[in-house]
Amino acid sequence: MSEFAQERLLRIAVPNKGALSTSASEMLKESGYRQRSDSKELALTDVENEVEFFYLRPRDIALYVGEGTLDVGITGRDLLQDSGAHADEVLSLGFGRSKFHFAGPAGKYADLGELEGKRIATSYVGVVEKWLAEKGINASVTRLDGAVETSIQLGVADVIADVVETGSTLRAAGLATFGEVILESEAVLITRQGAPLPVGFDVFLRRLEGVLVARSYVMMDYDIRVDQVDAATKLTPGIESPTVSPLHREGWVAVRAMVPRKGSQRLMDELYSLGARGILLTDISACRL
Ligand SMILES: Nc1ncnc2c1ncn2[C@@H]1O[C@H](COP(=O)(O)OP(=O)(O)OP(=O)(O)O)[C@@H](O)[C@H]1O
Ligand SMILES: O=P(O)(O)OC[C@H]1O[C@H](OP(=O)(O)OP(=O)(O)O)[C@H](O)[C@@H]1O
Ligand SMILES: [Mg+2]
Repeated sequence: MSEFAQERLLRIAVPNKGALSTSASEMLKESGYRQRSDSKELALTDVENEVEFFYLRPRDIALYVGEGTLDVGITGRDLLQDSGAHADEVLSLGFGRSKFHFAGPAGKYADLGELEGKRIATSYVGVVEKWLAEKGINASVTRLDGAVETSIQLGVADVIADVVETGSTLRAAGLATFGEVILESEAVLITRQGAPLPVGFDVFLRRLEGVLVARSYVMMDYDIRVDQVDAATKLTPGIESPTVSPLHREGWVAVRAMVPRKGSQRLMDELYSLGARGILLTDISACRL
């Protein structure tokens, strides 16, 4: 590798463990990048694609990117906001979804106004203190590293604030959420605030966007009579415009368009009712729009 090429490697932070790690690596693999085969590897250089991956704690990733040590990172929106790092979200990645809630002993609290004067335990002190300040609520906040649910039982806190996905951890601890959702989170791509986008970032972004499109769209093909083609293509307008090709059979055309995966079965039913036949759905494995 030339010295010039080495300088141009895009440095990307990837969660090394926890709820985001596997999905992040899978998405990068689907985008055509090499990923580590051993979870003990700390970094990996993909020379062919001119990128270098650093496997870091998801909580630390926003700091590295905010400081400019690394160019790009994948982390959770909640972790980014909690860190106070100077990094911006550039793309939502659609995995690692969670909701951030206050919770207490089931049935004890109903309203977030009741937080006044309470002791709150959380791993997300930044998010909680910012929210309390915005609402003008005074409460004491204690930082715990994890297993915050147990802190109430142990008498360290009255209330917790934590990530809830299925809610099973809360239920097992006899706790329940109360009040509105404080923050909806998912994995996000982040870059340094106020800095020019790093060299090579456009290609990286386009690849990830391609995976998101390939995951959420399918390719639909069908044959239909010419007199119904306007009605049918209204149902399948595609991204730019559907491809309509002549068929050997007189009075019929073939139509091809990308359609959202969600609702695609119902769409097939509607097309069938319009007289479409030979309706096919195919997965898209990669895409650049
Ligand atoms: N069920 C879940 N549990 C925890 N975090 C989740 C869950 N689902 C999604 N997430 C997201 O994953 C990120 C937290 O990741 P992770 O679990 O690795 O952090 P952590 O709890 O601080 O680390 P660890 O549990 O390894 O000490 C957050 O963005 C969070 O919203
Ligand atoms: O709603 P659920 O599906 O039960 O998921 C939420 C739980 O998962 C996370 O804990 P994690 O497993 O990361 O352990 P930790 O508390 O030690 O971080 C989070 O802190 C909650 O405790
Ligand atoms: Mg955790």
